Amino acid sequence: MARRKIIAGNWKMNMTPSEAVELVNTLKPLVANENVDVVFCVPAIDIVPVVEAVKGSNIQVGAENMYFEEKGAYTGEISPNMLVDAGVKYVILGHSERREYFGETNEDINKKMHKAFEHGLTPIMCCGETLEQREQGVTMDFIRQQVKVGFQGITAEQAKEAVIAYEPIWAIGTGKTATTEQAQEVCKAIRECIAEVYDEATAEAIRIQYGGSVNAKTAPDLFVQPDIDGGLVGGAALKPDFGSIVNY
Ligand SMILES: O=C(CO)COP(=O)(O)O
Repeated sequence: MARRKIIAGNWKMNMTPSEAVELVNTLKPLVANENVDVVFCVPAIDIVPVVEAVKGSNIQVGAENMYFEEKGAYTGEISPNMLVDAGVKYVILGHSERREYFGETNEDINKKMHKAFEHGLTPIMCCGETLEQREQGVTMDFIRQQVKVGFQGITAEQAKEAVIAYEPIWAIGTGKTATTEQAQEVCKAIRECIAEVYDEATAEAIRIQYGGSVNAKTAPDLFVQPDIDGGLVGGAALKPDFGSIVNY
């Protein structure tokens, strides 16, 4: 069975609550494509108004992060249960910016993966190499480690529902999209890694996105690659361009 494409925006630390509602209202008619899953991953403070603003549309709401504890003395953190109660369906885990600026490790991300599934949230787990790693030829070693540790203890049934976003760090926010060949090559290798860890059926089911300077021009070629099941879009998700990307 063909995998359904999933095209998600990662708003990062952009949009105040009122700006967020305005943006949703602008994008809503532009992203009305029933043939793909459309997800807006928004800052925590925007979740409640965005869930309200997308009502009646095809847009689903995601968070950009969450903590792996249920509740308690973790000042500033957001629990899985809070996200679910607010109407969130997806959660980005282990974005390279969280790894780099907030010290998130593969082990932290694995704990979050377990919590996401426990609460019925679909994780979008990010992985990807630095330019230095690519030049040293260790891209796949690094990504395999991120995927293997990230999925430790996750069942095949759960993994089938997961989303992996391949985001080469050198392509994020740089305007330098990976070539379709580069993106396809790594997404294929990630699928092979899932087949090794689980089985062919799980590898066939799991959805793998590409992220890193996706725009209306680069999206069509990327999204038709056999192992690329959509995109995780940063900057272009904040503009009407996102409509063209969703309707690639
Ligand atoms: O990090 C990204 C999405 O998570 C990609 O960001 P850009 O699309 O702005 O490069």
